[in-house]
Amino acid sequence: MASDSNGKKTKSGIGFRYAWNGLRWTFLEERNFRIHTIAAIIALATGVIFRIDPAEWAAVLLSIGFVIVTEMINTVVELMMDHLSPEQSKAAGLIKDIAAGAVLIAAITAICVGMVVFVPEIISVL
Ligand SMILES: Nc1ncnc2c1ncn2[C@@H]1O[C@H](COP(=O)(O)OP(=O)(O)OP(=O)(O)O)[C@@H](O)[C@H]1O
Repeated sequence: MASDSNGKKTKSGIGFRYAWNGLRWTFLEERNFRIHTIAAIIALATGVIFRIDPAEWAAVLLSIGFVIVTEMINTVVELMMDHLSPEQSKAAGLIKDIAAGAVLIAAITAICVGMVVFVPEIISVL
C-alpha cells in the first residue's frame, strides 16, 4: 500500500493501478489468457455484427467475465503453488489440476452460450 506525505497508508486510486498491473502481467505472460482475450473480442465483434438483444449481451458478457476471471484465478493458483511448493508433490499437482478444471468448465460454458446465441444468427443469414 502507498503512503501519503504524512507517512499514512493511502488506498484511493492505488487499487486500480495494482489491478491493472495484474491484468497486464497476466496478458503478457499467460498464453491461454491471450487466447481467451482474443476469443472474447471475436465474440463481442460478432455480437455487434448480429445486433444481439440485451439478454443475449448479458449472457455473452457474463460468459466472457467468467472465463477471464477463472483463467486469472488459475494463474494465481499456479504462481502460488510454484512459490509455496516448488518441488513435485501430489497435492500441488492436484490443486493445479482442479484450478485448470475450473477454467475448462468456464470455457465449455462460454462455448455453449456462444452456440445458443450465435448459431441461430449465423443460420439465418445462410
Ligand atoms: N509441483 C508440482 N507437483 C506435481 N505436479 C505438478 C506440479 N506442478 C505442475 N504439476 C502438474 O503439471 C500440470 C501443469 O502445471 P503447470 O504449472 O506447468 O501449468 P501450465 O502448464 O503452465 O498451465 P497453463 O497452460 O494453464 O499456464 C499441473 O496441472 C499438474 O498436473
